[in-house]
Amino acid sequence: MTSDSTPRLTSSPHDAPAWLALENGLVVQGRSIGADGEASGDLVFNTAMTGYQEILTDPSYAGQGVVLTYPLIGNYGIADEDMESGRAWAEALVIKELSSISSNHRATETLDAWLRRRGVVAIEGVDTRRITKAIREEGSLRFVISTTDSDPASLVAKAKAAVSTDGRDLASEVTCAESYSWTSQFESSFPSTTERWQGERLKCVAYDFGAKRNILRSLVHTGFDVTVVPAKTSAAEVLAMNPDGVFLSNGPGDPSACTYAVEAARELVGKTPVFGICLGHQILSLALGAKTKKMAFGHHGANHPVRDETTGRIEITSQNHSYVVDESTMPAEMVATHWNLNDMSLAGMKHRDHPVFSVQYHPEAAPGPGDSAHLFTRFREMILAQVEAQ
Ligand SMILES: NC(=O)CC[C@H](N)C(=O)O
Repeated sequence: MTSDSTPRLTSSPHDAPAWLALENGLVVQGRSIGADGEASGDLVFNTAMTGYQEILTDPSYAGQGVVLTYPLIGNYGIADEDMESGRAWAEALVIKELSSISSNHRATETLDAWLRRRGVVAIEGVDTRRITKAIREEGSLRFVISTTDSDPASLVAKAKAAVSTDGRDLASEVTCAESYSWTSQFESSFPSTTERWQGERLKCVAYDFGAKRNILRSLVHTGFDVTVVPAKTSAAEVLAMNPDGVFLSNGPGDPSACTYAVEAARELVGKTPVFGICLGHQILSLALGAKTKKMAFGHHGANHPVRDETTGRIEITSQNHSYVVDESTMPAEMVATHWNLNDMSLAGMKHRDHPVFSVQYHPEAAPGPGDSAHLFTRFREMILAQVEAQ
């Protein structure tokens, strides 16, 4: 609902054409709503109804363009506090319709102005259902979007030549240059589903493979003093910092290509409590001896049901991954703790003997529901239980 005092930002008219081509030969024309130029990579669809800014700024989308299945996008604009990193990481955006107005007291800019300022190539006015169906039926497809090339044969050739994320270590490209301490809690005016921790604080070293800010905020909110370290920091360096626990973040690209991180995780297990999210979960699983594989079209959305086998509870979760741990390759010391109820793929695991657990989805949400926010508390309690047992 808007009142006269609710600011309204208006998008500029979009008359310039843009073209989208997929490697399967589909070419569609729409209107450019972002930067001029060309962008390419793997195209994934995200089914979340809100959260376009968090999606575009999530470093896990490096190497991927995003089709949003929700048909009207941009209606609440862009707000500084909704950034999940310092910049846009998704290669491109594909939507059905850009809202001509942004109506939101928190907004500082319209989506299209922000896309242009951030250099993101984006297209509206295309049949996103048709594109999503193509990805669902044929699996992940490489794409190109161009504001300069209208020749179908040339566009399809560019889509076929696009670089997919397979075999690519992108975590080392998106990580921070140096370590730093992260101190902010939730900036958003929306309340958290968990209480802010008031007692004694624990020390957490967080590996940045492309960490989303809401994960770091969630750790601080749950009572951790957080030091973020670059992706290639060795386990020895991390252990020398004497943390109470280590966190492995989400991130882009193919987990099996992050060999340095798998090596570090292998050395950390058994020496310190470890919690991993998404890419962090995949890296931890690889370190324990399991294998990862590419999914047909992945999980990118904000309403995936997951069953937590340790509690029997079902949570609605936020997800964003194209690779998954192959449960048939899990060694005996890896215990499956969570399943995605849409396709019964592995959604979480713990170590049989050591204080180590991880989830394939996003308890920090942003976007998405807060059902799983308690997992940060589980990390805290796992550390304290281990201290007591010693
Ligand atoms: N959000 C993430 O951490 C994604 C992990 C990995 N890049 C994948 O696509 O599966």
